Amino acid sequence: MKKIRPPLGSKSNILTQKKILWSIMASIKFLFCIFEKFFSHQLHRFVTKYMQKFICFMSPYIHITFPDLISGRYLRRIGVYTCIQSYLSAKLSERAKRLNAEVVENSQTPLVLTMGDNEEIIDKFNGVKVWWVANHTSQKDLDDKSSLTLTFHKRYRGLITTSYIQYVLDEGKAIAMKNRKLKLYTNNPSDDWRIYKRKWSCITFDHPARFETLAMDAKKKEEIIDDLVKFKAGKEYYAKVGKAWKRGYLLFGPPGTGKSTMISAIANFMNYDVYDLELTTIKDNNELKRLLIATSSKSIIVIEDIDCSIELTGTRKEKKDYVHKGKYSNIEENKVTLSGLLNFIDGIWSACGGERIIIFTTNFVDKLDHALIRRGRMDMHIEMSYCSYEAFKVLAKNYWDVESHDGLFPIIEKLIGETNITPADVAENLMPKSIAEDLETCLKNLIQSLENAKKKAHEKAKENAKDEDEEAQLKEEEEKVEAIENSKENVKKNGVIHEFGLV
Ligand SMILES: Nc1ncnc2c1ncn2[C@@H]1O[C@H](COP(=O)(O)OP(=O)(O)OP(=O)(O)O)[C@@H](O)[C@H]1O
Ligand SMILES: [Mg+2]
Repeated sequence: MKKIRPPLGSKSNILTQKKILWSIMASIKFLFCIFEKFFSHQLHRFVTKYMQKFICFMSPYIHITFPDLISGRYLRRIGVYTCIQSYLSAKLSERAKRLNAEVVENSQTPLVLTMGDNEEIIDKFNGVKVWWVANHTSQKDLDDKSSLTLTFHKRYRGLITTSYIQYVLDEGKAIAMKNRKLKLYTNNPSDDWRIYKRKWSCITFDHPARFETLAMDAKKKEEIIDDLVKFKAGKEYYAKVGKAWKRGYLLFGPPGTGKSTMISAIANFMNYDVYDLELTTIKDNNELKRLLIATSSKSIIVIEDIDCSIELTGTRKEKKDYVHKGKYSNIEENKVTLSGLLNFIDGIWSACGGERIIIFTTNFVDKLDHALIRRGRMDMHIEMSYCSYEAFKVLAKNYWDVESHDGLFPIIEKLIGETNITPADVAENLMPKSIAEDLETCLKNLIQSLENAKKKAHEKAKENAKDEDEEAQLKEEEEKVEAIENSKENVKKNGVIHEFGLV
């Protein structure tokens, strides 16, 4: 009797196919177990090696693995792995189905989605298809290891290894930079470097200052913004003229005029980290170099109150009775010198990494050594001055969202032109001290402060004038006394000559 075969794709046929597949797999597994059990370790390694070689030879695909090197001590830098992860995360929302969710503290998007284990993403570059796979291995007694593998056809080796990978890194870095929160670094004393294994301590930099809220002359503000924009886009230009990609700003002016606020506004505008360098805790120029080398690119290095932080003569002095590890010794105090600081600003050290802004602030610009602030070192000198009417209007908009007040603004305009008041004082008056205080009360408080400041300035001027008068009078009297003394002396001398003449 003729055996009737079940039609292809019928239920019984699929069942038979499955059975065959299972038996083949079971046989392979069995053979592999025997191979592992009865053959020596060397032979096992030998076969695996040549199997892999054979697969590589037969396969037309190339695999590149990018391991996660940034865990632990590399965490603060945006590494290759993070860049690629950021690039892929941006593509994830449309393509991947298995994702890992991470709550990242220092990111503007607190929930960051990354590829799940063995998840594959297909990307296209100039019409060429590539595959990305996320790998994660956790070994006993060892750290977890993550990596990303890129697979592509060997025909496109040149295109992928040069253009595509660079494109992914650039895009990923831009995304990572945009998403991250800025950091504020402060230098640790060198005695702690070995203990904490870190030269800089950092916290999240979350200052709300923006150029829009900064009270200063609008034209000056525009100039600074233009300068920063030009600097940011100047990579090729700096390379062309053979100059390190850095720019120095000197902010000077009386206390409370917004120098520190300006630094925060620059950091937010440029999206740069801030390194607040405390020179007084640095022992010598060598330490200064090491600290600066440890700063990253796209950062602002700030030295506040430069006139107080460094001995601008550049000389070293002997310090006696210096307490060192409980003993008194007579050692040389190797403070940071002016020449050390100039060396850093000028090039070699600051050129490591590029894209850096250096900002010095001071209340007393005249005290600074000219060499320190000459153009080329401090490229732009920005004077932060007392509050003008224009600056007051910015503050009024910030604090009360008003642009005019018929009765009180004109009075303030007149008074502000006649006296010196810092933006910090104006801001303090504009800030309501209780919920009962309204705009009018704050403006009246400000008028009162302005009148007080005017009165004080007037009294001071009068006192100065009085002092000057008294001084002039005193000088006149001293001159008179001196003249009398001189004439007496002359008489005496002449008399003596006369006596000699007589002899
Ligand atoms: N130009 C300004 N625009 C907006 N706010 C300002 C300005 N100047 C001062 N302020 C306000 O005053 C406060 C103190 O200002 P800031 O610390 O920037 O002054 P500073 O010039 O750095 O003073 P110092 O020389 O004492 O360090 C700021 O927190 C800010 O609220
Ligand atoms: Mg300050």
